[in-house]
Amino acid sequence: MALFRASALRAALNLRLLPASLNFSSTSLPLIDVGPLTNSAASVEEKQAVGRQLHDACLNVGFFYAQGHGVPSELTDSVMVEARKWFALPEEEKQRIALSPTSHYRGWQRLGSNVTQGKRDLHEGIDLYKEVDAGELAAAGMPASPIHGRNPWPQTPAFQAALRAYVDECLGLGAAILRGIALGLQLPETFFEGDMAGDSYWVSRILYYPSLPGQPASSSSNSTSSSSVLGGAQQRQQQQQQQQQQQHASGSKAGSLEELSCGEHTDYGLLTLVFAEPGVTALQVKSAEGRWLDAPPMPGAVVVNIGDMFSVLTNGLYTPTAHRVVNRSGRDRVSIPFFYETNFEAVIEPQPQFCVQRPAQFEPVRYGSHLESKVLHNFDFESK
Ligand SMILES: O=C(O)CCC(=O)C(=O)O
Ligand SMILES: [Fe+2]
Repeated sequence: MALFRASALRAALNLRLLPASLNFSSTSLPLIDVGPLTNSAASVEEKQAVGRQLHDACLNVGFFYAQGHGVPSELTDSVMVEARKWFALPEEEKQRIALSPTSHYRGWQRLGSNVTQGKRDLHEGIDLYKEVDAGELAAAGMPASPIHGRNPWPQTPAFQAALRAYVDECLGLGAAILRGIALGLQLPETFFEGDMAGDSYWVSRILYYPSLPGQPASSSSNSTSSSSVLGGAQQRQQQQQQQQQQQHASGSKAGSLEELSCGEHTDYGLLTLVFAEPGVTALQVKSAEGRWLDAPPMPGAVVVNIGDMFSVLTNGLYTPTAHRVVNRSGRDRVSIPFFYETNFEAVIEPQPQFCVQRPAQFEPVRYGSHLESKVLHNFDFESK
């Protein structure tokens, strides 16, 4: 979508290029200790220091690992253990919470019913959103939306309880990281509170990815990307070899894999927190040169990335980075991305401090309309 193709815009505007310390084309994702943001005893200076690291990461990469995040590993483990049990239930059971227009696009989506760029994604999942009482909303004179409603929570009590606790933890962490990003942008620390994102229209996805057919499991075979320790020529050679192997395995043209676990996309809102089971590398992040870099799960850290709304807010200074999921590990994988978004009714527009040297490059966008334009076209309900 042209509105969010901001990397070309960034280049055209000759915005600050990568500092040597954070050259995304040759290193892995930055690692940031966000502990001071959730610690009430931390000093302003400590928080500002984290803000500066967040600024570098958002400016240059759009992705980072956050450690010191404070979300208990027992909780994320139990959500993923319960998720595995739930996905193993018979289809009739899963069907009871199926996603459809009448469920307000919330609930279970079978394998292959999620579509990205016209292709079926090889995952099944459960989508949950902030719950909204349509009656209360109407009484308050607020507009209706096909997405508004209650969640069809998974039936299993232990799963449901873990998920509710997980959502609460992620809301706290997301708000804390946004305070740090605000500091890094030299905005008031509370910028993302109130009408902006004080009542986040969050999304929690519980995803199950079977391994894709074709490529056998090996340390680097599940990616067209390069290991961060390789030099450029070696990287290109390895990339070509991998493309040829994939072409052979899938019978497809180079660069156009028949099936992906989740196709290339950017996220819709503000901030995504990706907790995933250890041991399977599947998430890939697109570098400035168009290479796919692996973002393997890191013990004690969560992968964080910025979404479309940051482009608009910062007038193209921060741009969301394309990513995809390719699970060719030979093992299945569970991930539980949490999306900390703005308020549904928030109108997002370039902030004046980012429009001093260049006029606003984006029209104001009501977040809920952006979300609807995406979600209502994401599913193929005919898939079997
Ligand atoms: O499963 C993952 O690692 C990431 C999934 C993702 O990018 C998404 O749901 O937007
Ligand atoms: Fe994503």
